[in-house]
Amino acid sequence: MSAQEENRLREQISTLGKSLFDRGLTMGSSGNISVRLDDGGWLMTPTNACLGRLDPARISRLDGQGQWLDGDMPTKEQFLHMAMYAERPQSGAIVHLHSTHSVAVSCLPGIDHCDCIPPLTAYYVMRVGKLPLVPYHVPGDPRLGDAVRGLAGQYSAVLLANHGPVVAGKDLEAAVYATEELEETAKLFLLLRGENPRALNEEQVAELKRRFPA
Ligand SMILES: O=C(O)[C@@H](O)C(=O)COP(=O)(O)O
Ligand SMILES: [Zn+2]
Repeated sequence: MSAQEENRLREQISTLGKSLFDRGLTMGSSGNISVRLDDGGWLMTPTNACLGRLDPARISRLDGQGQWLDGDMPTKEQFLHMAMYAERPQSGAIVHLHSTHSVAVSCLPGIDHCDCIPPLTAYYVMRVGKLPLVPYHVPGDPRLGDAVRGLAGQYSAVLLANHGPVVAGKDLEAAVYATEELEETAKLFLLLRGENPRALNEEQVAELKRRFPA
């Protein structure tokens, strides 16, 4: 990858990180973002960094084995991101946020652990699809990576119990769009709780999958 392309990705992580932070989609120093490099390594946001104030030059760079090469120390969730990439060769970027409505759903009793949010809208089905719940572990626990490894081959997004969403996309823009759609649909789901909303049926979901494959 050329230095120019790597710099473009560093700028994009910083710009989209700020956009997410400025719109209240993650708070404080929560959340992390990674992008796959074509040498097999990654750019990852540093641990304890605020997504709203990232310095492109200080973003962490890791090699294909996950060794930290330069930049600030990487996110404590590097193993979670790496586990997801290992199962998803088609994914070029991952976003993890503490977006409020998605976190709220991750704390609810009685949700379907295989698919936490019903297919309320077409766009949600197109961008996110099914959303399994990953059992709770302390942030940064390598067991989060193990838990995600069993799911990420089939699902582009997972919801960490009492924590937040982790969403993969073909590139960073796609991962950000999917994360935003997940948050909006989590909000709808909470708004509609108790109203017995009409979700899309299996046939409608299948048609969307056919016409808009991931
Ligand atoms: O919830 C956590 O602690 C992490 O998952 C997180 O969101 C921020 O951790 P760092 O990326 O290590 O700052
Ligand atoms: Zn987190």
